Amino acid sequence: MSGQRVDVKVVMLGKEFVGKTSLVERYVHHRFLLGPYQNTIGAAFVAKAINVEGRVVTLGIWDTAGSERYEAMSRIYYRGAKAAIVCYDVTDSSSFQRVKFWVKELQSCEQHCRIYLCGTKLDLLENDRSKRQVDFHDVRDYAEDELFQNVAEDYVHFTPFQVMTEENGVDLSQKKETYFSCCHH
Ligand SMILES: Nc1nc2c(ncn2[C@@H]2O[C@H](COP(=O)(O)OP(=O)(O)OP(=O)(O)O)[C@@H](O)[C@H]2O)c(=O)[nH]1
Repeated sequence: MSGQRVDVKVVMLGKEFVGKTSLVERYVHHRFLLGPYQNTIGAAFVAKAINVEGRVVTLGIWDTAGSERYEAMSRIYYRGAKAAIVCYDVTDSSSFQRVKFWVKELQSCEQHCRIYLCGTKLDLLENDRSKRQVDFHDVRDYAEDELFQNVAEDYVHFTPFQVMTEENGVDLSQKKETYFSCCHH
């Protein structure tokens, strides 16, 4: 791993063969590697500095191996990640099932990690739309359900808010800050 300072740790997750490495290669090195498929072993790291509104932001991207054989290792790589790009292949429905697995896992172990869903291999549909196995609307519905689920879970986990809704009412003599703090969540 390079000694470069990283501002944002990003982890690539998803079933094997969905195209995680290809996506990173394309973004970082502007190339698409032809030739036989080589599965990632463990994980690969690459850093990329980009300019955002005049500010340099260095992304540290961990490209994990999708094979379930390396699942335990992937957990090491998503630890502390600010963003997870969870990929699925639009022509492989099982890869979308795997997305659900990773989303659940991230939600329970890395609550501050933003999750981005990414469908790959759209080019394969260009000549044959029947190859599509993952419907875009299903993905959107899933993402929206997760959003509302998060709202409900925040409600359950957020203690000050629970205090306000206790059946025995709210003690208004309590310090104001307790109630104000819920606005910062
Ligand atoms: N047609 C098409 N093929 C792709 C695309 N992206 C990746 N592939 C091919 O899909 C295969 C798997 O790609 P990888 O990028 O190695 O997949 P991966 O998700 O990193 O796989 P693991 O390392 O095993 O987790 C390779 O043969 C790629 O050439 C794409 O957008 N379109």
